[in-house]
Amino acid sequence: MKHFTKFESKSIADNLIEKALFYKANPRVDKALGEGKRIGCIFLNPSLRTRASTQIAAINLGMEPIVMNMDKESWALEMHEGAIMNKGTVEHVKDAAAVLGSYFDILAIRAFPSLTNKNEDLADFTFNQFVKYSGVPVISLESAIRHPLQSLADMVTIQENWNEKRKPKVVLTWAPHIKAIPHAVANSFAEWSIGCDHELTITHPEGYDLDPSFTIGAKIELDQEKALEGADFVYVKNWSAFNDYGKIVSTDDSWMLTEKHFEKAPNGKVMHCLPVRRNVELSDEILDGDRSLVQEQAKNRIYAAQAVISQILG
Ligand SMILES: NCCC[C@H](NC(=O)CCC(=O)O)C(=O)O
Ligand SMILES: NC(=O)OP(=O)(O)O
Repeated sequence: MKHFTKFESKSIADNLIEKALFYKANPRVDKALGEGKRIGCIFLNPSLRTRASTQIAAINLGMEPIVMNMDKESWALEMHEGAIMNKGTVEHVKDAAAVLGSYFDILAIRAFPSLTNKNEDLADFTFNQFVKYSGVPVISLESAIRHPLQSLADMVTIQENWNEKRKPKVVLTWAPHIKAIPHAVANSFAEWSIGCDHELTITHPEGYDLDPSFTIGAKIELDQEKALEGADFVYVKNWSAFNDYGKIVSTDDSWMLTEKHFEKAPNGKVMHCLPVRRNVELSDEILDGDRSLVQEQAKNRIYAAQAVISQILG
């Protein structure tokens, strides 16, 4: 594996899930693997979990992580080819990424979408500038359109909480929010859940269809109550509109998941990548109750990152 940016195949995913579970049981077993190697974690946007878990994963493998918050602590980067840099940007990504590539054995990048330039976001423009110019393996810490480390941790969490022979019934449900939010977590979750052969249903209000290239193989059900019937896992996430790109096209508070949504899914577990807006996306009773897997998901972020870094180190 050179870069880690998306779901590649079921066999690669199964192997990474197995590896993550192995590291969860034996976190320091490969502490010599990364000796003398450095990973640079570059954040163009805020983070709590990804920032901490990726560093812990690297340290567990004997690597030295260095974190840079490019949005605040570094020079403002120019992303566009041929730009005349006489305004706010100070350094071109082709220069900065090449320097970082010479400092680090692996780069890990967080680059959210603009939600205003659909074509650039769909091409994962900013993230791919680092891939193009750094010349080293790059791990996505959440790009404009995907969050694969989150999805890998989510697949690990589902596997740990599922011991029946049949496929789990997984529901990805839209939830209300106060801001326009990226599609990355929802896209990636759909991509990995379908790829890992779950029975996936996606439910959202009209106008919130995801990019269809991520949802082939999922059932789309606009009636949330119907979608939730018999759910084993309910993944809660807000996203902004994809067609009316980056817009909030409706806010229906009844989509906030509460205990009453589980009348026809008594054993349903609830997942969310965090950070979560309590009592907007999900009620306190759910987050603080027995259905919630959110802390397990967050914990598994360490071992997902460790599996990926280990795989890249070889
Ligand atoms: N990395 C996990 C989620 C990051 C981002 N959430 C946010 O921006 C939340 C912001 C807020 O609640 O104000 C998202 O959904 O893609
Ligand atoms: N789930 C997740 O990626 O969290 P952070 O944005 O805090 O890293």
